Amino acid sequence: MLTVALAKGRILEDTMQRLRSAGFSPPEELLDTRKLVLEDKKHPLRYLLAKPSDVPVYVEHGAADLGVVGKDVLYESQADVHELIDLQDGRCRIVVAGPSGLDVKRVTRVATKYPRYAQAYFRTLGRQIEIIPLSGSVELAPIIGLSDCIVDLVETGRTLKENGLIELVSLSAISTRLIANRRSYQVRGSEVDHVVSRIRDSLCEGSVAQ
Ligand SMILES: Nc1ncnc2c1ncn2[C@@H]1O[C@H](COP(=O)(O)OP(=O)(O)OP(=O)(O)O)[C@@H](O)[C@H]1O
Ligand SMILES: O=P(O)(O)OC[C@H]1O[C@H](OP(=O)(O)OP(=O)(O)O)[C@H](O)[C@@H]1O
Repeated sequence: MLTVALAKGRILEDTMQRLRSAGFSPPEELLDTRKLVLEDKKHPLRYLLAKPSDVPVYVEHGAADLGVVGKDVLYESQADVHELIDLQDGRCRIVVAGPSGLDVKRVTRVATKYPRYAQAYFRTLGRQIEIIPLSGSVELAPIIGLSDCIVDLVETGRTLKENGLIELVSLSAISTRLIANRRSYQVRGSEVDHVVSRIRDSLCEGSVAQ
């Protein structure tokens, strides 16, 4: 049996739909349960329900063979795992945002839960920045003067708009990824390939149908 770590929260429903389209049968219960380990109804798969930021940890350490998580979380984690497929769900983008008219070349303090993305971008400008680490409601920081700007996810743009901020630079497109433990990928290659090829096929069928 393969173990798959799924990220609880916002992307879980799309992930379940993706698994169903690929022919797997994750229990409906996943969306509304306090259980953390559930079995697929028809296939030799076991699902772990983890916090998004913990999914790469479970997979890197081999507690899960596979995982589904946003590219944002994966990049920040720097986990040593195989990134296998872009599942194309949970689409949004990571941006630098701040008050209109802010010159990003003069920024010194950046509030974010994405320090790695932030440092990488400001390094390209040759700027050394101070990261103000926050874990949510990041838009608050520039409004109250805690930071000059933020690096955060934007989907509809509503949160920025309602807080009087604008997108200044788009850094990267974000979507969910299927990842694999490096050892499982080698030792349990045929089981992993079976899951991967079913998902790949369903993604191709989906794009043909569109
Ligand atoms: N508009 C969005 N805002 C935030 N995340 C989004 C958005 N659209 C898609 N995502 C994806 O959903 C993931 C976040 O899910 P969710 O909001 O449930 O977790 P979280 O609140 O960041 O984590 P935790 O529950 O551990 O605090 C992101 O990692 C990203 O890949
Ligand atoms: O462009 P939008 O559609 O408005 O979405 C973007 C917002 O959604 C996320 O926050 P979330 O709802 O996860 O809450 P959080 O601030 O507590 O992380 C993200 O951090 C932005 O604040």
